[in-house]
Amino acid sequence: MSILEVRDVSIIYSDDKRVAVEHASFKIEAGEYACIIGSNGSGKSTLVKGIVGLVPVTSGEVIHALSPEQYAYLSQITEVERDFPATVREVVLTGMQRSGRRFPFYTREDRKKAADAMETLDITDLADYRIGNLSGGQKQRVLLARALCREPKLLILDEPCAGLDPAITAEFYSLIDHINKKQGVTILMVSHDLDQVEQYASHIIMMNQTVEFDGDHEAWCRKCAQEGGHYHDTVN
Ligand SMILES: Nc1ncnc2c1ncn2[C@@H]1O[C@H](COP(=O)(O)OP(=O)(O)OP(=O)(O)O)[C@@H](O)[C@H]1O
Repeated sequence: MSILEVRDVSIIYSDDKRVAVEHASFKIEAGEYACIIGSNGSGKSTLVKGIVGLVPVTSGEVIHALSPEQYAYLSQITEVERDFPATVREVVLTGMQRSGRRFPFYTREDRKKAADAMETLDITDLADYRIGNLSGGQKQRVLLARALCREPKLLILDEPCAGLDPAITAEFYSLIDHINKKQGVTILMVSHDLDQVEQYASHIIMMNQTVEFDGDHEAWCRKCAQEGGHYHDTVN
C-alpha cells in the first residue's frame, strides 16, 4: 500500500482565485526518496502545504496511510531572530512535544531521542549555542534534528537548502540520503537543485501546475535524453 496518495488534487487560493495546483495525482511508496521539481510558481510548495494540511485542498483527496505523528514537515529556512533565546538542545527537544502534554515535561527517553537526533545530524557540539547565532546550514540541521527526533516514517521537506551555498547543499542532500537508506525514512522533498535530485532521487515528480512527469530515476533520465536536457533549463 502507498504511504501517501495525492488523488486529483486542485488547490485554488481563495483571495485571488489563483489556481496553484490543478488535478495533480501521484503516489509515494514506503522507502522512496521522492523529489518534486518544477519552475518558480509551478505549485510545488502549495501542493506540499496541501499534503500537510497547511492550505486547504479545493478538490480531490490527499490520502495518508500514516497518522500525523508519523510524518514530519520541514519548511524553507525561516529567519530566526539573532537574539532568540532558545538553545539548540531546547529547539530539538520541542520536536518531542505531544498534544495533551505540557512543555517542558520531557521524559528521559525524550532527551535520549533528542540527543540521538543531534548526534545523527552532527550538531552535538552546538547543543548549548543559541539557535539565532547559527549559520543557515547549521540552523537547517537543527530543524531537521527536531523533525527527526520523533522518528517519523515520512519526512516532507520544502526546499530545505534554499539560500545555502553549494557545498552545504551537497552535504545536506547526502545527509537526507543517509536518513533514507540507513534509517528507512521515506522522503518527499521539493527541490530546485536538479543535480542533487538526479544524484539521489528514486522517484521524480515534475510540477507545472499539474503533474507533468511522474516516474522513477531511469524514466527521468530517458526523458531528459530525449528532450536534450531541456528540463535543466526549466527547473533551475
Ligand atoms: N498565499 C498565497 N495566496 C495566493 N496565491 C499564492 C499564495 N502562495 C502562492 N501563491 C501562488 O500560487 C502559485 C504557486 O505558488 P507556489 O509557491 O506553490 O509555487 P512553487 O512552485 O513552490 O514556486 P517557487 O519554486 O518559486 O517556490 C503562484 O502563482 C503563486 O503566486
